[in-house]
Amino acid sequence: MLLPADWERIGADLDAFGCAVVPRLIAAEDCRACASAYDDDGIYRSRVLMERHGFGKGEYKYFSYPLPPGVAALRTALYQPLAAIANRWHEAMGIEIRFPARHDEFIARCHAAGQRRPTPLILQYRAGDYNCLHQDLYGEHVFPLQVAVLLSQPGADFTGGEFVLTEQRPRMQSRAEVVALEQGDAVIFPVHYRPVSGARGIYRVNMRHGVSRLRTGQRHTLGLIFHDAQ
Ligand SMILES: O=C(O)CCC(=O)C(=O)O
Ligand SMILES: [Fe+2]
Repeated sequence: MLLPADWERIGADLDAFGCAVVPRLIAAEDCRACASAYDDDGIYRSRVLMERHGFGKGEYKYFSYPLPPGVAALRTALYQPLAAIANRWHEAMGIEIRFPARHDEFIARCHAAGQRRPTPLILQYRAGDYNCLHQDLYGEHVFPLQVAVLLSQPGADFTGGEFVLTEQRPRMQSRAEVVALEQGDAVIFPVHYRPVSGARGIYRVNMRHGVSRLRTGQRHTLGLIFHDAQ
C-alpha cells in the first residue's frame, strides 16, 4: 500500500500544514461500492441527521462491529504509521500519553475505559448540505489523527462541498485550509490539536474540520476515527 517514503512526506506535510493528502488511497470502483453501501441495512449501528443536532445539514451512519472487512483492514493498516506521528506530536506538545504500535492494543485501552462503540462512518451530503466545523472527540481516549476518504467524484457527482480545516492559534487570528480532493483521495488531519513551532518554542494549535455547502449533486465520504466512542 503506502511506502516508507510516502509516510515521510505525509509526516512532513502534517507538520508543515496540519494535513496531508494521500492520492487515490481507494480505487474508484471501490469508492462507488462503498458509497452505494450507504443504503444497506444491517451494517450500521446508528444514523445521524445532522440538522437535528445543529451539526450542519446532511446525514451520516456509524458502522457496527464487526466492521466491513475493507474498512477494518484500512483502519488497521493506517494506524501503525500514524501512531508513530501521533507519538512524535505528543512528545512535541508535552502530552504524556503514548500510543501502542498495534491498533487492537489501543482499542483494548478504549474498551477498558468504556469506549466500546465503533466510530468509522459514511457521510452523505446533498445540494445545500454542509458540515459545521467540529472535532471528533468521543471520550477520554483520543487518537490525535483521523482520516477522511472522498468517495464521490468532484465535478461529476457534486460541486461545492470542499473539505475545510481551521486552526485557532493562541492569541492570534484563525487560519483556514481548504483541501482539494479527487475521488479516492484521503486527507489525514488532526482531531483536536497539532504542534506548531513558534519563536518561543512549540505550542498547541486547536484544529477543527468541516465541509462547505454542496452546490449540486451528492457527496459521500468515509471517515476513519481510531478511538472508539463512549
Ligand atoms: O465529509 C467530509 O469530508 C468530512 C467528514 C468528517 O467530518 C469526518 O470524517 O470526520
Ligand atoms: Fe468529522
